[in-house]
Amino acid sequence: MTFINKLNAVWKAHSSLLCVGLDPDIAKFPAHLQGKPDAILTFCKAIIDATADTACAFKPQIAYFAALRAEDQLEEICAYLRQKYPHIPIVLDAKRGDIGATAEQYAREAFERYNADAVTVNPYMGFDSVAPYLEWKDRGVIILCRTSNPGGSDLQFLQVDGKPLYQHVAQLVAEKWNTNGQCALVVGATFPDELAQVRKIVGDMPLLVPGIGAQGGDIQATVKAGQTANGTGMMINSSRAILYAKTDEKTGEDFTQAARRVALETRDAINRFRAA
Ligand SMILES: O=C(O)c1cc(=O)[nH]c(=O)n1[C@@H]1O[C@H](COP(=O)(O)O)[C@@H](O)[C@H]1O
Repeated sequence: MTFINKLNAVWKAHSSLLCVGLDPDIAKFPAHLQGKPDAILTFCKAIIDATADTACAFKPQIAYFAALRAEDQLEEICAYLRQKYPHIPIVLDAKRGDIGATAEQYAREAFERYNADAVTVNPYMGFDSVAPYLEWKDRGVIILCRTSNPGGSDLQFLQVDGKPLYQHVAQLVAEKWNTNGQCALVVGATFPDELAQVRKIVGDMPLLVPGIGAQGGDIQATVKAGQTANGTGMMINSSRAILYAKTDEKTGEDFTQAARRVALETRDAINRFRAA
C-alpha cells in the first residue's frame, strides 16, 4: 500500500491527525531505564504501544539515534512498527538534501535500511536532489516548506517575484514535482497564517505540521488553517510534550500512562476543531 493510501486509511480508522514524534533523549528517560544498553529501544517501544491507537503516524527523528550510535535500535523500532502496527505510517525525519548520486544513497537508507513509509527532505538543492526519493513510487516525500522555527523566516520569508519563497516551494511541489501524487509538505503549526496560504496553493496535499506542544503552536488555529474539506490533510506532530509528559503523582502514573494521557488529550483537542 502506498504511503498516501495508508495515511488516508489511518486518518479514518483512528479518527486522528496526531503524529507521535519519537525524539528519544536519554537524559529525560525515567530512572529505571537510565544506563541500560537498549534503553532507547525499550523506551520507544513502550511509547509506541501506549499511543498507537491515538496516532496517524510515528515520526522518528534520526539525529537522536545517530548521535548515540543507536541506529541499530532505530532499525529495530521501525521493524517493530512494521510488524505490530503495519497500518500506521513511519515518517523518518532526516531532512536530507544533496546531489542526486548521494541522494540515491539517502533514499536507500530511509526506504531500504529503515523501511520507512516517508522521509523528510530539504528542497534547497532543487529538483535533481529530490528526484531519487520520488523514484520510490509507493513512498512519501515530505518537503520542507515553512518550518516551525523562528529562523525559518530568514530565507523562507524572502520576497521573490512578489511572494515569499515558501510559497514558491509549495507551488513548485504541487505543480511540478508531485507527478506521482506522493509528495507532502512540512509547515509549522507556529505559523497558522502561512499554513492557510499553503493549503490554498496545494489543494488536498498532506501536510506534516510540527510545532504544537513544546513549541507552543495553537491547536485551534492550526486545525482551522490546515485541514482539508473532509477534516483531514495533516499529520500534526508532537514529540517532547508526549514523550516526557509529567506523571501525575496522585494517581501513580508511569511514563507510558502519562504519554497516553497527553496523546489522547492532544488527539481530542485536534478533533474538536475538525470539520465533520
Ligand atoms: O520536519 C520536522 O519534523 C520538523 C520541521 C519543523 O519545521 N519543525 C520541527 O520541529 N520539526 C521536527 O518536529 C519535532 C518537534 O518536536 P517537539 O517540539 O518536541 O514537538 C522535532 O523532531 C523536530 O525536528
